[in-house]
Amino acid sequence: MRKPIIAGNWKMFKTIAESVAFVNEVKGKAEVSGVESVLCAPYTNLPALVEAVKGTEIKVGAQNMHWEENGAFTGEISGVMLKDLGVHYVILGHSERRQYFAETDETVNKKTLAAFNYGITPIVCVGEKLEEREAGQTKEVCRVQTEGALKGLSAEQAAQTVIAYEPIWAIGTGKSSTADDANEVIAYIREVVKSLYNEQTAEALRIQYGGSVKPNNVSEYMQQSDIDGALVGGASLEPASYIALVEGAK
Ligand SMILES: O=C(CO)COP(=O)(O)O
Repeated sequence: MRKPIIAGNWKMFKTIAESVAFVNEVKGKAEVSGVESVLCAPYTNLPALVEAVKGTEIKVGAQNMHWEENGAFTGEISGVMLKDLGVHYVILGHSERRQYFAETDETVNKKTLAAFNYGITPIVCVGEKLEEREAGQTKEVCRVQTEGALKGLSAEQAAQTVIAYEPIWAIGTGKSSTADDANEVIAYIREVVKSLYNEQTAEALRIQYGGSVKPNNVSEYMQQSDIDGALVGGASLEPASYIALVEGAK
């Protein structure tokens, strides 16, 4: 049985004080038995967030990391630094990073491999652009990105990885994929994992849907056979909305 996982991707939003106030509001509420709840915040907020979630079931994630442990990489943050902070998750290969910061399948793969060196669980994002969807390339794009990200991972590591299927045209647009469409692509991604590893690994790995998930549509996704949670941007920023998302994942 795969444990559902709701992860808020705060992107470049919130100060330290706002992050702590958020946790104080959702404490005890965005904690639903059987659902994993993760807040992925800007680097600057991570120490305060880790402190704020102590004694709760809420976990903290970063939104990126470098693959090297240290070195001359001005402006970068490594896995050892995130581990040092007590961070449990890291989002890798988000489409905004692929688009604006030149992330490639190769760098996503290096980062995914590196995350396991520090006991950090990667949430690897895959998903097609609108023109790729219209050209009927959705599954092919997701296959290439999934294979690229998982290259060199052991079956055990792959089973622990979280994949987030985020069709780019659905991010921040209010145009979400239908639950049936999202489930079909996600079931296909699971088939890809099966063909790379085995059935057991594919059945263990969790795959989220992301793209305009809101409190009023989250349960539709969660009812699908292969969708194990959601990676949520805009609707994760308000405490009441975040609580509703976690409750909707039951
Ligand atoms: O990019 C996303 C999460 O990583 C999705 O963002 P929205 O939920 O705002 O569409």
